[in-house]
Order: sequence, then structure tokens, then C-alpha cells
Amino acid sequence: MRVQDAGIRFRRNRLSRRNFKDLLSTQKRRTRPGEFWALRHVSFEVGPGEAIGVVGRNGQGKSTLLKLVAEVVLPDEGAVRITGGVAPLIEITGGFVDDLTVRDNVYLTAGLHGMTRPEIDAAFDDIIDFAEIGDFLDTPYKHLSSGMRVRIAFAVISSLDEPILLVDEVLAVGDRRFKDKCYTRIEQLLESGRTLFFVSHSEKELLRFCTRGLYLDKGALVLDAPIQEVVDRYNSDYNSKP
Ligand SMILES: Nc1ncnc2c1ncn2[C@@H]1O[C@H](COP(=O)(O)OP(=O)(O)OP(=O)(O)O)[C@@H](O)[C@H]1O
Repeated sequence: MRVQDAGIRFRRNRLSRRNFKDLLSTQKRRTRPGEFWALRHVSFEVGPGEAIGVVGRNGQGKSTLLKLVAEVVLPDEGAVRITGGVAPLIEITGGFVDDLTVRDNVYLTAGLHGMTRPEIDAAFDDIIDFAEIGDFLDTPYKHLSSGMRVRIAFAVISSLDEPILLVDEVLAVGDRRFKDKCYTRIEQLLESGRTLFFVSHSEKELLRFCTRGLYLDKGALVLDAPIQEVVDRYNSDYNSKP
């Protein structure tokens, strides 16, 4: 996977980031008032099986970086080449449809990631057992608590046979026992050779799963180094910047 000089520009105070005129225009626009770069000049390469911790203060571009890797947003500058599918756990409701039941959401999400109906049938009970929400199979997703939403989303996403796993801070919502279960599963997935992008503010979690760190500050990649070095730099910046 390769991200080369990538930039993502957002607008403040706008519901949608682009209109049709922008999409059809071949001219490069200058940054308009109210626009800003959530990421800029970001370049890195990641090999199969690497476990990357994405670090930075609030609003510095971590989630945007994951969306770039998931190809949910396209770069306004530069290039992103992702080889292999991505299993993204990047927003609490990520991909799940509010009005569909839990059961239908499992089939929809797994189906969108290329699992056939018999494959989903075979995996279904394990997914529901992992999430421990068997009583809610026919409940619309919107009526689940936020912790339950994360349970089912993690259970499905971590069952997908995709080589790249993205985990944003969503697990923070789960209770401790469930989080421990998720961590064990993440470790199993890493052992099986998956690539991981993991956003966290917890030094302990970062050091547990990740070998390499990407440190974002104001949308720039300021350090790409072994995770311990990245955590140390983040801590020392944090202590020196009030
Ligand atoms: N769709 C959008 N439209 C406009 N601005 C956005 C959009 N998504 C994110 N932003 C802005 O881009 C910047 C980076 O956001 P991002 O969510 O990537 O930060 P983050 O590092 O993940 O923060 P946190 O630790 O708080 O989750 C922020 O200023 C945010 O307000």
C-alpha cells in the first residue's frame, strides 16, 4: 500500500465537501476561504502484516487518514494505492443501516465485503456469539445502545477476510470485558498476517499492538518511526505544549 503526497481538503461550515461543478472541473482550484487541509503532503508505504499506530492530538487528521486508506474519501492531491481489501471499523455506525435489523445488517455488511450467502450463514452464529447480542437479532440497528452497536460492528468487521484492518477509537465505547475480547481478536488477526491501522490515545494499547507509528500534527505526518519512538515524541511534545 502506498500513499504519496496525499492531501485532503475540507470546507468549514458546509454539509457536503464537493459540488458537481467541482467534480466536473478539470482546473486545480486554489484553497478558498473557509477551506483547509485536513491532511497534506502525507507519504508512506506499508507492507503486508505491519501494525501501524496512528497518533496525534484531537482534530489532527487521524480519522481522515483512516478514511483515505479505506478509500471512503479520495485525495484532493497526490495518490493513494491500496492493494487488497480493507475491513474498516472507523465510525460507530460505519456502514450499518439504522432502519435494518441486526440480522440484515450483518448480511449487508458481510455481503458488501464479498462474502457469499452460504459463507455468511456459516459465520453468522460465531459473529452473534462474539457480539453477545443474540436477543436483538430482529431489532433495528438504531435501537441498539452505542456499546451494542460497537459490539456487532466489531464482530462483523473482524470476521471479514480482508487483509487490512482499520480500527479507529470506536472501541473506547465498549465495556472492559468486551474490549479485552476485541484486543485478543486483534492479536489473532495480526498473527495471521493482517495489516493493522490503529488509532488510539492509549500508550499501553499502542505499544501492545503496533510496531510502527505515524504521528500527525495539523494534517502533516511529522514522524514515521518505530512505535516506541513515536510515543516518546508525542509524550514529550504533549508535555512541552500546554
Ligand atoms: N467531512 C468533513 N468536513 C469538514 N471538516 C472535516 C470533515 N471531517 C473531518 N473534518 C475536520 O478535519 C480535521 C481532522 O479531523 P479528524 O477527524 O481526521 O481528526 P482526528 O485526528 O481523528 O481527531 P480525534 O482525535 O478528535 O478523533 C478536523 O478539523 C475536523 O473538524
